[in-house]
This record gives sequence, C-alpha cells and structure tokens, in this order.
Amino acid sequence: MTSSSDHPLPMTFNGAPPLSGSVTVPGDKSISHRSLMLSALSVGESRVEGLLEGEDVLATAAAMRAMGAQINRDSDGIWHIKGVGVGGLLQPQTALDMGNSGTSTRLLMGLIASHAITATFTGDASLSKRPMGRVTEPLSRMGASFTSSPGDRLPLTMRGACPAVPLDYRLPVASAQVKSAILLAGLNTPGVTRVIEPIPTRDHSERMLRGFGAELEVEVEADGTRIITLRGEAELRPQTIAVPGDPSSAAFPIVAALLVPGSKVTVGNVGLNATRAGLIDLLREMGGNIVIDNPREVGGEPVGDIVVTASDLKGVEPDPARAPSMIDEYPVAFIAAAFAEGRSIFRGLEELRVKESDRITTMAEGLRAIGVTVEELEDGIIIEGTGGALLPGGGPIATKLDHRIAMSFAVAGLISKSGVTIDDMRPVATSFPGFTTLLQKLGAMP
Ligand SMILES: O=C(O)C1=C[C@@H](OP(=O)(O)O)[C@@H](O)[C@H](O)C1
Ligand SMILES: C=C(OP(=O)(O)O)C(=O)O
Repeated sequence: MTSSSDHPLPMTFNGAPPLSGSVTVPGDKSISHRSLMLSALSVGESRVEGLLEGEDVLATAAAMRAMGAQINRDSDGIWHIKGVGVGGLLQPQTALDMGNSGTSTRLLMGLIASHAITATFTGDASLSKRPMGRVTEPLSRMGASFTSSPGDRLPLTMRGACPAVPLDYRLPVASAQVKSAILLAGLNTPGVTRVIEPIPTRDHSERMLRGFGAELEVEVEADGTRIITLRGEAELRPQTIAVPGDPSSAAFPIVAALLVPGSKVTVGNVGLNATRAGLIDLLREMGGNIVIDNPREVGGEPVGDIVVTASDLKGVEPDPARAPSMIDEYPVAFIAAAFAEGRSIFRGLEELRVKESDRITTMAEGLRAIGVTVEELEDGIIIEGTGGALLPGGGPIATKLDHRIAMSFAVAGLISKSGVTIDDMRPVATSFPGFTTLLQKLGAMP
C-alpha cells in the first residue's frame, strides 16, 4: 500500500472469523519523530532501531536532511543520524513538504524558531486546513516571525530568531505538539524556558530531551499541573534508541480482537507510557479482557506484550480528563462502543475536530452509513451500541485523508453483516505501513 499513487485505493473489509496469533506493530510515531530531531541536533552519530518508516516520519527525516543532518538507513533497518549540534541547523534550500503530518510541522517550527534561518512549510489538503496559531503565537513571543495563509494555516513561511527570547508559557490547549514545539525552541535559547501544563499530555519529548543530556526538570503540583523547565543552549549527546511499538497503531488489532467473537491475539512490544495508555484503561472498564505480559523498560519507556481475548463490552461515559492519554484512539474506541451493550457518551473532545479530519463529524457520518445510531455533539458523540449484534455495514466511508478513520472502519468491517467499504486506504501509509498484512496474519481477512 502506498500513497504515492494518484488514484484512491478503495477496499472492503468483511465479517471475520476469530482472530488469532502474535504480531508486532511498527514503531511509535511520536518517538520516531523526536528521535530524528534530537539526533539531528546532537554532535556525533546516533543510531535508531525500530523507527517507524511511515510517510509522516519520513517527512521529518527529509526536513532534517534539508537542514544539514546526515540520515541513512542501513540494510539491517537501523537508522544512523549524524547531527549538526544545537544551533547548527542550516537554511533549507527548498520548501519543507510536511505531507499529512501535524507533528512534523509543529515540532519543526519549534526547532527553527531559535535558529537564524527562514523556512517555508507546505502540506497536503488535510494538513493545510489545520490550525498553526497554537504554535506560531508562543513562538512569535520567542522572537520568530511568521507569514501564513489565512487562519494561521499552511503554506507558511517563518523566520527564526537567534538569539531567541526564553518563554514562560501556560498551555491554553492540552497539546503535546505545542509543548514540544516550545521546548525544542528552548534548546537553542539562552536562559530557562518554562512550559506549564495544566492537563498532562504525552511526555516523550521530556524523556528524550533528558536522555540526550539536556537539563530538564519536571515538577508536578498537587492538582496534577506539570511545570517543565529547560535550560537552553543545551549540548546534546548522540544516543542509541530502540523505538517501541506504537500504542496508537496497536489499538486497531487490540479492538479487533476484543470485538470479533472467539479471538485471542498478542500484540508484542507495545509502548505503555501512562500518558498514552488511556485506551487500554477504557477498554478494560468496558469489560475487555486485556492482560499485559512481560512488562519491561526499553530506552526509557515502559513496554509490554498485550494479550487480548474477545469480550462482551458494555457502554461507557469516559472522563474527558483522560482525553490526551488516548487522543488518537477515539475513532477506534467509537467502533468498540458501537458493538458494546448500551449507550456510550463521549464528551470534552473538541480537539478531535482539528486532527487530519474533523474526527467527530467524520466518525458520526461513517457510523451512520454502516447502520449505527449516533448523535453528534459539539464536543463529542453519543453512540447506541448493538450489544454484540453484527453492524449492518455499507459505505463507501469517506476517510478525508485521515489514516485513523480508514483503519477504524476497517475494524468495523470485521464485525459487519455485509462488509464495510473504505473509499481510500492510501492515508494508512502515513502511520501504519503493513496494516492490511497484519490483519491477514491474524486471519481477519483473506
Ligand atoms: O506530540 C505528538 O507526537 C502528538 C500529539 C498529539 O497531537 P496534539 O498535540 O495536537 O494533541 C497527537 O494527536 C499526535 O498524533 C501526535
Ligand atoms: C493526529 C495525528 O497526527 P499528526 O497530528 O501528527 O498529523 C494522528 O496520527 O492521529
């Protein structure tokens, strides 16, 4: 499967026999982006094993090369990155094409904000609709300047400032991308940059910055607010990194195995960082039989093998405070809710409206198209579960350049009467190369 083709790639997923077997999923997307960026800012050579070779991460690799890093993959699949040192990024000679990737765009804007270089960012139709003001606003305060398309959107040209001005910033939106952009800008900024995070989001940047030798401290207040301080003009030391499997990708085989009666599946080597593990907690609350085997630590991140046995699920009304810990997993959680017993009410999910698609509307339309009763809310969705009765099926589902929508409805197809057709599977290559092969390996499709 590749998105390099100019033509949509429709595909139908049909009701499946029990899934079984043991699989692994590709490397964590968030950790992969960060490992390339921080390696590119170190002096010397870093090695990265298990890097996600999806289009989003390859866009980050291309951008770091364009700014001076030497990045190569050897025949064993290990990536070797020779960095330029903090402050050493070079002026890219052409526009940086970010494809579909919000993480690449926002984190790279942070990196460039404290270097005296000019860069233009472009992206696909989905990325060009997404708001960038959340990063351009704080980065402007650090001294960077921006010329963007209306509504702070791509295409956008920025000029970094050197020296930049350190920032003390309270996040107005729970976003790891905004937090990371500011911290990355802080790396080449004199003095102390401070980010205050009222609602915790994924902390891979903090862990990895420390791992590379940056002076970074995290203080947690009684109400859970996190205060992250980073001393600038850092010197980063090259590292050897093992990237764990992506819990956001593992979510699809996990939910598929819970829903298809008689299934038993192991997804090995999955990252279990608490700031990412919200879906597992939610599925367990719904009655899902999920066991973590062999819990261990790999490269500063908790990892385990996830053993899933098909279970009868019941509806839920999850606490919105949990949203950041499973933000990309809501689409597939909605599929689980559609097959559960009773009603599920999801609220506090405004952020889903600014992902690759508006994931509340796209999911509501898609679920209706396959015969599920839903009510769309301003900040969420109400889903009436079938109680384990097969979903009627149908389609084609409009995926709107959104990989997670495509994979979520593929899972829905496995528990459908007449199959679910996805209009275009190409976006899956952004985060999960080998998705359909993995479903075949589990026996979910021919
Ligand atoms: O920092 C990251 O790697 C990511 C943060 C999240 O975005 P937000 O920060 O916009 O919530 C998430 O949706 C995205 O897939 C990856
Ligand atoms: C929102 C996502 O990614 P990004 O913001 O990097 O495009 C995602 O992968 O679901």
